[in-house]
Amino acid sequence: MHRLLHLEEAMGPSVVSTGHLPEPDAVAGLVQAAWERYRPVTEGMVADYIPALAAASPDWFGLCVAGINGATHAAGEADRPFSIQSISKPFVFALVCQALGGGRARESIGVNATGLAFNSVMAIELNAGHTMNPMVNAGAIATTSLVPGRSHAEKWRFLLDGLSSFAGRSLAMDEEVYASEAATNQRNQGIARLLHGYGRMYCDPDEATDLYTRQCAVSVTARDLAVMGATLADGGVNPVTRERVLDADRCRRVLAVMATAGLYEQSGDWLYEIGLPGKSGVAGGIVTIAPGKGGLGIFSPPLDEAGNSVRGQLATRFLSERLGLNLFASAPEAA
Ligand SMILES: NC(=O)CC[C@H](N)C(=O)O
Repeated sequence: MHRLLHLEEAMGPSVVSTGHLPEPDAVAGLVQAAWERYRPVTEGMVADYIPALAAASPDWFGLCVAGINGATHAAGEADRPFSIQSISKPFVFALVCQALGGGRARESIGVNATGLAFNSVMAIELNAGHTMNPMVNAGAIATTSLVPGRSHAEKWRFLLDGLSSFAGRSLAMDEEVYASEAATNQRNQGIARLLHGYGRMYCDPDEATDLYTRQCAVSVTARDLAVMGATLADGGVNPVTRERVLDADRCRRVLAVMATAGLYEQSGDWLYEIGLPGKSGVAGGIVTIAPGKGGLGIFSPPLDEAGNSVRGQLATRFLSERLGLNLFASAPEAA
């Protein structure tokens, strides 16, 4: 958890959750206020272990809230594209659950928190060769290895079409980010081969790593993330296109695994501060879901030591509190 979240304690009163988002003008005003409040933050480092990501400006900052009625409220650079990275994980897990059934996905992958870093090899060894959670690399690559299709091209089409359905528009892969990560992802190749050795890879390990690297290089904006999040907030129906992307009973399972490990080893702190399922990526995106209300997408490249966007965490907490989104907050009925 970024230390600024500990420092910035008193932010004014938290609003207690009601059944819906506040009025549109209030949401728009708070989105703008979050952007202004956290734009001056200079903490965090832009990721550089994927060489193409190092070119990002630390100043980029955009955010967007999408309601389950499809209305969006944005501030800053909400339409600047960046690679989705690990935020693809919950959505691909969702697509695989939809295709194969949640039971099969759970047996093959696992749904418990790892408590370990996103690229941990130890997590595999500590769990008798079993992956723990689809939100960290081992479980995510195993999830991608379950994608249906007779060829690499068919599997890639399944992934790209599925992610596009969540966003409500045709997404494309950033070729530069893909090439850059494909040339430097020996660690993920190692994870896939280790899992293969344990009988926990469900297609060729190199093919799974390649598909996973491609899904991570899909280009999105903060506005896309908000709509993708709102689809999960809306029981699996995209609020803009009205397409059902995911069955409601699978949707709630996806949100559960996001809550357990969406911010890697900081997921407990995240839940404690923000009280909502969320998922971060190393390009600086974070998607957060307020079930029955909407989705929040943020983009700001500087990351803390766990690889989570610093401004993203601060702005999400601000909006969770001011919009009354925390799932654990309730006011006593009998006062
Ligand atoms: N945390 C992330 O966003 C990591 C995604 C990145 N593609 C990787 O596998 O290393």
